[in-house]
Amino acid sequence: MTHAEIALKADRLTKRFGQLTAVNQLSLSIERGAIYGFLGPNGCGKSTAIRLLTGLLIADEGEVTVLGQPLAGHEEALKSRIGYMTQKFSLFENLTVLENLRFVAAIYSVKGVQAKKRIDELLQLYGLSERQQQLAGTMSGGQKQRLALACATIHHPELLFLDEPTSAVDPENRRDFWERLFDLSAAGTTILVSTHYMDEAERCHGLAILEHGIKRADGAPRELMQSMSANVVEISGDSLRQVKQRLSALPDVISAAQVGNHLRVLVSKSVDDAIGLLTPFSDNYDLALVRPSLEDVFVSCTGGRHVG
Ligand SMILES: Nc1ncnc2c1ncn2[C@@H]1O[C@H](COP(=O)(O)OP(=O)(O)OP(=O)(O)O)[C@@H](O)[C@H]1O
Repeated sequence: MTHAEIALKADRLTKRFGQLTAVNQLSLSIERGAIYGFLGPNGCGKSTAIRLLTGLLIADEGEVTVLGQPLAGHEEALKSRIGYMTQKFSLFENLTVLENLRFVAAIYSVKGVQAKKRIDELLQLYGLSERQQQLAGTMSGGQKQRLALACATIHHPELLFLDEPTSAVDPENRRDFWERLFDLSAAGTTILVSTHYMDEAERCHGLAILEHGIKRADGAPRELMQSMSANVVEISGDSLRQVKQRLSALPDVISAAQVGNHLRVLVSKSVDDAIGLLTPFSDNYDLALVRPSLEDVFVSCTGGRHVG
């Protein structure tokens, strides 16, 4: 069996800002060509972790290996092999589409005929050929996002970092964007993407759930769902708000949240019979054990602290 090539590795990476530890002993390993996600709420350290992994920020502790080379001391050399799309659109709004692409090409020393060829290719690939002369600032969210991706990949990076790339686009454009990410992944590009959307995280090959800078779980979304430390019980009936209050007070209930006409209750796996535990507090209701979702995994990893 051949070992998969590791494109990005971090070992106990730590970054402090004064009293705050924004990234705390983060270790991870991402195979070449994989799409790996950072899932977590605002402020959990996703952007800081990405900055550490790109070499834009220096870690207080820990090591990063990028494309087989230690990052420390090789930041400049590795720059040409890495692409980075920041949280806000990394575009000049008062430049045209073409000017934005030419500018980024120049930064990455893609020159002359090669630059023209690459820009034409990207304009075509991302459906922007008709808009080359349009000011970037006047385009829709989805178009801006496609241009930002074109800019981030102009130099054919082997490793691409995307920090919450779809926070400003609608579901249809998000879907289209992810299809493009899978095209890049199929061509061998390794992608690290941060998100706070569950559906987006579920598309990743691998995933780290972050909270307060700490990695709470790591694995393929399906594995995480299978190995979750809680059972999920769905309760249906009337007056669910009162039931929710009663159940939330039980020590073995990690969380209870209403989803439409159901209450979704996470019960610690240390309880053998989750339905038996809940039944006395939810008389005349229908209770059923259901399959966990990624959101359930997230809630169980973070102790239900991020849901109302
Ligand atoms: N340069 C800095 N100086 C001080 N504190 C910082 C700095 N950068 C980030 N932080 C703090 O570190 C924590 C993690 O921030 P970070 O931006 O990495 O989180 P995030 O998960 O990317 O959140 P968001 O999705 O809101 O950007 C936050 O509490 C933030 O205020």
